[in-house]
Amino acid sequence: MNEDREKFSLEIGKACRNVGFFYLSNHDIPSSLIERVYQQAEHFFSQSIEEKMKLYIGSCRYGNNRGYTPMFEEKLSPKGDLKEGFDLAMELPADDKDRIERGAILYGPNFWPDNLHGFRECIYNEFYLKMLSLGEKLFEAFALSLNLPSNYFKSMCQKPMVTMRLLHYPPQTIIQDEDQLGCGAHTDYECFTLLSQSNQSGLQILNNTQEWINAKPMPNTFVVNIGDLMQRWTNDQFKSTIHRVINTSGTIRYSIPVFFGPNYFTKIKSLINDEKEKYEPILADEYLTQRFNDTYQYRQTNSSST
Ligand SMILES: O=C(O)CCC(=O)C(=O)O
Ligand SMILES: [Fe+2]
Repeated sequence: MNEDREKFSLEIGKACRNVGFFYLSNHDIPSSLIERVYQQAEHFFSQSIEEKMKLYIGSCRYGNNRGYTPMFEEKLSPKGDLKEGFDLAMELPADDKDRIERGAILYGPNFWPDNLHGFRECIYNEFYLKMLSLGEKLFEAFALSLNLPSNYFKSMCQKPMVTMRLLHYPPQTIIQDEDQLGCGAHTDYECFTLLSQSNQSGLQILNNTQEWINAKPMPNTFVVNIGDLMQRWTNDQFKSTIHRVINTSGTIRYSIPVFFGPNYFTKIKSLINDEKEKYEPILADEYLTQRFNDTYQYRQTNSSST
């Protein structure tokens, strides 16, 4: 990210319009910190299922999609994904004004384990907050690549809906069932995703001739991809590309995606002035809530949670 800003935004603009995926290097997240996040992920997932289920996402008292997702809970593969995860987002008080007075139910506190030493400090205070700053820089680059002022998204990202996940994929030696992959074919929901992959391959991207291309892990890089909300916001100029995960590495695979959305009540209306709008304007929270409801099993059995 140290290159000349304009050149950088031109390049990513091209990648977003053609592929929807690119690798980001020269960022300022130390590899030693990323290593420590992986160690915390390993501590978390190696606990017993009973311990992890104390943080079950479906029993999070705030109903804000935080906590532990067991194997097969997420249904990107029709029979449930072969992965487990831990979800967190911006730490806000339970009596956050937008949450209490305006129904911003996805805001609020996280669902932290209290038995893992240094987990919250490492995951949130160190890593998540640094990722927020990196995401802000990317929002600036996206703005420039859309011929908007670099600070265009700033006011819409003061309390952004940014979800981070720790993901654990057990090894899948052969594909026994196309309907049960590590992570079934999908597009991401938010504006963009910054993904750290551990050394294990597994992520595949569908190209425009319908072939699955391996997105090999590259040291000290993040994979960046456009999500559906940004595709919609750019009237389909930026591409939200289908991808999936099959962990045939033979060993456990961890990954850490961070999904960047704007403030809860941001109106998503085409940013492209000289084109007919392809979509009705929609509020970011309405869109994301619907997508969460469609994917998480607990949200289907308990449809009162938004
Ligand atoms: O684990 C990965 O490499 C990608 C995960 C992913 O695509 C997602 O969580 O949306
Ligand atoms: Fe994804």
